Amino acid sequence: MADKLWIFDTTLRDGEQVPGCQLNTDEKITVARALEALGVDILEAGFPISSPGDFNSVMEISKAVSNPIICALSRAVEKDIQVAADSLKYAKRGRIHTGIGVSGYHIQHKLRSTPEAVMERAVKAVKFARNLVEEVEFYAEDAGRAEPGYLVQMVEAVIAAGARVVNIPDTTGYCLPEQYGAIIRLLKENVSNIDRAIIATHCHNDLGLATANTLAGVMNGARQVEVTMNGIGERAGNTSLEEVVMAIKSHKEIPVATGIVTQRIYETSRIISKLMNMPIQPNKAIVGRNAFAHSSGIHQDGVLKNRENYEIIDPKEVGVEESSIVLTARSGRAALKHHLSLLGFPLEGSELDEVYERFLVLADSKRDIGRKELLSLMGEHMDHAALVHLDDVAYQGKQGQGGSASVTLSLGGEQKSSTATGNGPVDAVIRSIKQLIPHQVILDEFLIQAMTKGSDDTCKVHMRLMSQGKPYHGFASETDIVLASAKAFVDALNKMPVKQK
Ligand SMILES: CC(=O)SCCNC(=O)CCNC(=O)[C@H](O)C(C)(C)COP(=O)(O)OP(=O)(O)OC[C@H]1O[C@@H](n2cnc3c(N)ncnc32)[C@H](O)[C@@H]1OP(=O)(O)O
Ligand SMILES: CC(C)C(=O)C(=O)O
Repeated sequence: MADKLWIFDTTLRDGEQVPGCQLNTDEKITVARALEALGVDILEAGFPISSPGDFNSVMEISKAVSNPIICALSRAVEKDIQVAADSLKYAKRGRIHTGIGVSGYHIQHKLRSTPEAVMERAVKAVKFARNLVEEVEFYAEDAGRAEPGYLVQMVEAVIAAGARVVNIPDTTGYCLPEQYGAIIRLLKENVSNIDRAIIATHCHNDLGLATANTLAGVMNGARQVEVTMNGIGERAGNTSLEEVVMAIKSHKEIPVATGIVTQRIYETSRIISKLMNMPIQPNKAIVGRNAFAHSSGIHQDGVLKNRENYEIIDPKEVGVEESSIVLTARSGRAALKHHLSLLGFPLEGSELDEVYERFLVLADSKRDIGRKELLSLMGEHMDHAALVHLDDVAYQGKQGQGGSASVTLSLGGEQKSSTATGNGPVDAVIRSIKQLIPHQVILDEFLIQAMTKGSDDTCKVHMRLMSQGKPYHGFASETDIVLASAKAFVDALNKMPVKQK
């Protein structure tokens, strides 16, 4: 039977260290509840000594969630450890995570100490923590660059002092997978009391190797992995939860199993991205917008014949409704035929060839081909009346007073106008458009990116609208953010079947 792999989530601690990602207590509770529903085993809720707000968050999270172990971080400093213990007083099961730097760099240049004195501090800290809580985890900071013999002695000493989990961080993201795996193997083979503790991985992504290193650690005997949702964390980030969990699920030869409810991955990822104002790169493994999108002809043909030709994960397993076939100038007949048949045009043979030729000319001049473009390609079958056309947009906003907007759309062959107010001009424009649409659509994801850095820059807007449980993506680029937002919304509407608009 597979061993249990303990999933230690540090989104609310290491993840929250990212500039701009700081959350208030209510937001942290929302994230903690989402992580509990996802099935994480240990939830690192914060670093309580760092501020009164963080102390309060750890305490409130301890009250709000009951399934995961709640963990509080501290330095190897008695005051930190005492405050961490105090913050955990409402936790059903609390854990103190204390530790100290163990590499030559940290001992000499950060702590300005000696290996012997650092070992003494580590042991003292673990003993102090064990007097306050049952469960103590020790982190050997910068273990990835530590002298191996010293690391073995340190791990043995902290286990003897009462640590039940020993975390071996590659704090600087320096190790190669073979090197990190060898460190874990070294500890498993040389620490005399290792059976009394669980070894944990905590890898950073400075060389893009965090997931590979974590898996190497697991293959060599680690049974707890420290991860964050979407891989967020200090500098280049931490190991991403979704990558490790899905790698383990996809590779039965890794002899461990997790308790993660993988179907909740996508939703949890979105909740965290939204609350932390941290966009997910489109090509991010598992949770990126393009993780299940196929845009080139050979791949599209393969996926349409059998999804598994180009997908190793069923998108439903991570909570994504279905893969998407995106029409571009690199698409072939199979993808075009698929989209046309969804629109009610079952073309074959020379008829399909003829439309495909015209499609390629259009696709060379346009990055993304949607329903509107396909209908216009179909010429006499064109259903102009079914399309939404943005005829006019006017808006204004004043600091502290939100915004107002008027929008005129042509919809079903008829021109309609609407005005609305919102918390800013973009919100007001979207509200105006929604008032003109007979069916309910939910704006589920909204990303604005500037291409370079100037105030005269073109911005690119991506929106994901949900209608009857299905996602529709809209894109637009403009120098005017409000106009780009309106156009992206309309672009997504035009990708929906007629009855849903
Ligand atoms: C690898 C990680 O630790 S990841 C966690 C990183 N997260 C954070 O740092 C966020 C929370 N941190 C904080 O709020 C503050 O840094 C505090 C409250 C911990 C300390 O604040 P200050 O007392 O002002 O110290 P400051 O941050 O300037 O410097 C850190 C001090 O801790 C020491 N230190 C660093 N790590 C450890 C450790 N694990 N154990 C003991 N001492 C440590 C440093 O050597 C330095 O000591 P010095 O002032 O004697 O040189
Ligand atoms: C506190 C420890 C676990 C850490 O974040 C690191 O070493 O990167």
